[in-house]
Amino acid sequence: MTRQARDPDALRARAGVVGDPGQDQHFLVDDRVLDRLPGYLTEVGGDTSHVLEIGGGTGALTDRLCAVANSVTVIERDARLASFLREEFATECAEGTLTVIEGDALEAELPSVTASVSNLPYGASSEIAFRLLPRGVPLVLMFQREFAERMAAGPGDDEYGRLSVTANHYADVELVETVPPEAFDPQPAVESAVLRTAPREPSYSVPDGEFFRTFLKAIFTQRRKTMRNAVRNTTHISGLDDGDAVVDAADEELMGRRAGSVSPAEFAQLTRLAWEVGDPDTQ
Ligand SMILES: C[S@@+](CC[C@H](N)C(=O)[O-])C[C@H]1O[C@@H](n2cnc3c(N)ncnc32)[C@H](O)[C@@H]1O
Repeated sequence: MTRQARDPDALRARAGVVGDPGQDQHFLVDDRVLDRLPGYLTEVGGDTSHVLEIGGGTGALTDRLCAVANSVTVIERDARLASFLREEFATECAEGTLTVIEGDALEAELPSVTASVSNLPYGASSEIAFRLLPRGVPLVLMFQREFAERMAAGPGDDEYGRLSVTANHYADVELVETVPPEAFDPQPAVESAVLRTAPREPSYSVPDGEFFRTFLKAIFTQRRKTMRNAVRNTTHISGLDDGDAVVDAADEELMGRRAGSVSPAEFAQLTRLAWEVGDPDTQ
């Protein structure tokens, strides 16, 4: 017998809640989008042994995940929603195929999972994404569209920046679908988009992860300047004691370009050089 998916409107009615945008509560109500989300994981052979959902809401996505995964863990901050999920999915909870954790995904200890599929709370999406990315599992995550485009951008794209380089450090990132506000209730003010990430080791190494991130942040504050000027003008941010030494030692062609065309591997190489000759504060 084919399993009937729970209706998102009926779920919200049973939960008796109206989403509060102030709490990042925009519930997915479009069945077609809900049905596609787990598919973005399974169509590439993603491991569904244990799937994490951040922000279960009234359970419309939880329901679809339970249909494809051996087990699901949901972290939901709102106590009313966490308790509704336990009631609504009492059978799955009793069988041990669903665990509902009431807590803040920024602070809660994350279980060891094989993947995450989540419609993220947008107010914390960046922090949550960068908690999940280092775990090295495939992710299917809904973000605000503009943020998703920045994460998925490559060198030469208008949206390419610090976020793209940092995300690319952990995974190949692909934008698989844009989603209009009408797919949610209440509707968010902006469009959304779904990203799929495929984890992999970076093709380069950096001497110090924190310095790499600080250096990127510094350089991209001057993205319209040449790399030469960006390195020199941002030592107060990067903490480099000797920006000139970095510029002198670096490849001249690279120094004449702008940050938006510099690949993650080139940034990593320059970071190594800056670490060696620029005398950063952190060393
Ligand atoms: C965009 S809604 C998604 C709800 C549901 N998954 C859906 O697709 O309809 C985000 C959910 O995350 C919850 N939430 C907000 N901030 C959170 C946080 N820091 N940690 C865990 N859950 C959070 C909200 O209460 C809300 O239920």
